[in-house]
Amino acid sequence: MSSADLTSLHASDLHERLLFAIPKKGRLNEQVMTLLKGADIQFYRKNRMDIALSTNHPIALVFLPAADIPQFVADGNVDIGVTGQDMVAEAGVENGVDELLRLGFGKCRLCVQVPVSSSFKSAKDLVGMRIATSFTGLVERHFKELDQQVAKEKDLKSVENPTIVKFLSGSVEASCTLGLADAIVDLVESGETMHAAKLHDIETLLTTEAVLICNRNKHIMNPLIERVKRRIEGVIVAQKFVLCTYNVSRAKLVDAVKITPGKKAPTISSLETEGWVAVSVMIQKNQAADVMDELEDIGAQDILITQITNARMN
Ligand SMILES: Nc1ncnc2c1ncn2[C@@H]1O[C@H](COP(=O)(O)OP(=O)(O)OP(=O)(O)O)[C@@H](O)[C@H]1O
Ligand SMILES: O=P(O)(O)OC[C@H]1O[C@H](OP(=O)(O)OP(=O)(O)O)[C@H](O)[C@@H]1O
Ligand SMILES: [Mg+2]
Repeated sequence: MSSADLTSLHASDLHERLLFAIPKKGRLNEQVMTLLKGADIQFYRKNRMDIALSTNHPIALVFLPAADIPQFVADGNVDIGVTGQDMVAEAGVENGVDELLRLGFGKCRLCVQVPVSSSFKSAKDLVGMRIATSFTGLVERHFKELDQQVAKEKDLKSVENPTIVKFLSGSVEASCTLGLADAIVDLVESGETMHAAKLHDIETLLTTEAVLICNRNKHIMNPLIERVKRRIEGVIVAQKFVLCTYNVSRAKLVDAVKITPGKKAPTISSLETEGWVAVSVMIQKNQAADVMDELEDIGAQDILITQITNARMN
């Protein structure tokens, strides 16, 4: 199909294609675009179109809000997708989807936050209060339990004032200052937004990162899902690791292997120079400088670090 044909799409164009949901904007979108590029999943997306056909695989990319992706995948309207673990939990569809791969970005915590000036010490102290959040599903479930706990402790059937959960779609941190809520439940990464709003976290409801998810019934039936997963996995490994090669005397090889044990084991080959070997091994990118220092300290020579552009590991 030429790119000109792709400007108008019909339902029949999606037949036989794997439907892959991608967050349509924000931080997850940017990172997923990098993954798709690295995995060589090419596509043509017409301006404002939320469905784009891949030009080199039987895949259609469907651009959706990250919050809606778990439901689409669980219901089988799309086959696979990328979203946050928090979104899967919020949608309450853990039983309808399989987590195929953790993607290593979009890492943060969903926290109960209260004004620094307040006396609230735990989520339980907030029973009966007003809580603003974008995660009403999770928060209502959590506080329903706490309401019941408190009622039980007071020997009551239910608490007099149940906790009130209010939905906000964004900028949740502003709601305490503005008098809309007594506490919030929102995501914390660096803590900058929380501190700027003079809040602090008193409880973590969950930790989350971006994940590749799949409809529970579709995985085994579709070998293309496994191929997409392995390609993306390869890109992630390549982003995290570098290849370290060096020469070292046989006498120091045991020490060298301790410094660079590799994912499985280092590749060791003999050198023409008597008593010396060449070692080739993957190491974590963020540890490369320390590893080079340590190798140099034990007498390793010609230490080289090479970027990996793609990888397949078992
Ligand atoms: N500050 C953050 N740090 C890391 N991951 C985050 C952060 N905020 C959100 N996420 C992750 O990204 C997912 C999508 O968040 P959201 O829908 O708010 O989009 P966004 O990337 O924050 O864009 P925007 O808020 O501008 O619309 C969240 O469910 C969460 O998994
Ligand atoms: O701990 P930090 O590093 O400050 O990150 C946390 C903030 O990031 C997200 O907001 P975002 O920027 O997506 O804006 P939003 O509230 O409009 O979604 C999240 O909702 C927090 O407000
Ligand atoms: Mg956001």
